[in-house]
Amino acid sequence: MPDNVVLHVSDVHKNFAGLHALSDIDLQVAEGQTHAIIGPNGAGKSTLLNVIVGRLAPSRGAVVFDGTVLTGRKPYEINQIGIARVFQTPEIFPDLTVLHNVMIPALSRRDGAFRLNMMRTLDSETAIRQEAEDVLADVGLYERRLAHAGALSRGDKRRMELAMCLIQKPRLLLLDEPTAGMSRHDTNTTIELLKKIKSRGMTKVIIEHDMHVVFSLADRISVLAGGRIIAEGMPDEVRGDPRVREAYLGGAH
Ligand SMILES: Nc1ncnc2c1ncn2[C@@H]1O[C@H](COP(=O)(O)OP(=O)(O)OP(=O)(O)O)[C@@H](O)[C@H]1O
Repeated sequence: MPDNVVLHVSDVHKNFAGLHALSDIDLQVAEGQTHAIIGPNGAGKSTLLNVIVGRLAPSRGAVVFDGTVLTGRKPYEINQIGIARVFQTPEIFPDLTVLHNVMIPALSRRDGAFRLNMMRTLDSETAIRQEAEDVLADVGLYERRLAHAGALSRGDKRRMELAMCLIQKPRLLLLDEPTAGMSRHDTNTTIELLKKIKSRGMTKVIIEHDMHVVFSLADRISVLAGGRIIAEGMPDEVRGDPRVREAYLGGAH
């Protein structure tokens, strides 16, 4: 095990009414690394991410982040610890501007929770507005900052949601198929952006079906199939593993 492990998933199991969605999951993610979780549909990838962020309680096992046990904590508490997640389907306020959407998570983090009256004071929060503008410039959305979020293209919405995570300055960023539905051009822009974040030392766990994205970004890869980790290693090791080809790379994908 590397000595700078920051996320430790230990002996995690998750059953849904008799279905073993996750069994015997052990996963260590080193600080600053990008760890990809790949596997065929139904392998348990989203379930694992949901266990890490506290949306699902494991049937057995524990998740520890930098010495703090996450298991049993509420999603907002886990978020306060410094873990942010980019969802497969962005959760946004469509009637607010892009800028305001990005300011809200920063205010929620500062104040400890989301409050409706934040909406009234958004325009007086000049420091957070500046931070939001900087993050929007980072993700390439500065020019669109005053557009309504609901009017953005799918790819831009995903970029905005990434900005909503980055403004929280998380120590661990979890990405659930960050390039799903994007054109090849937008996918490549997102890869470059995620590389830039990596250079700032942020740890990332990424679920992704697009092998171009996985092999462009991952330092390590865990392969899930049937709720179990069937292989783990550096990208080249995983690429050459016959079990992986059989379970995944040579299959439907
Ligand atoms: N809330 C739930 N209740 C019952 N079964 C569930 C629930 N969530 C997931 N499952 C089942 O658990 C298994 C793993 O699902 P999961 O969504 O984690 O897979 P995945 O690897 O993320 O798949 P995909 O790539 O299609 O998103 C599947 O058989 C799924 O049907």
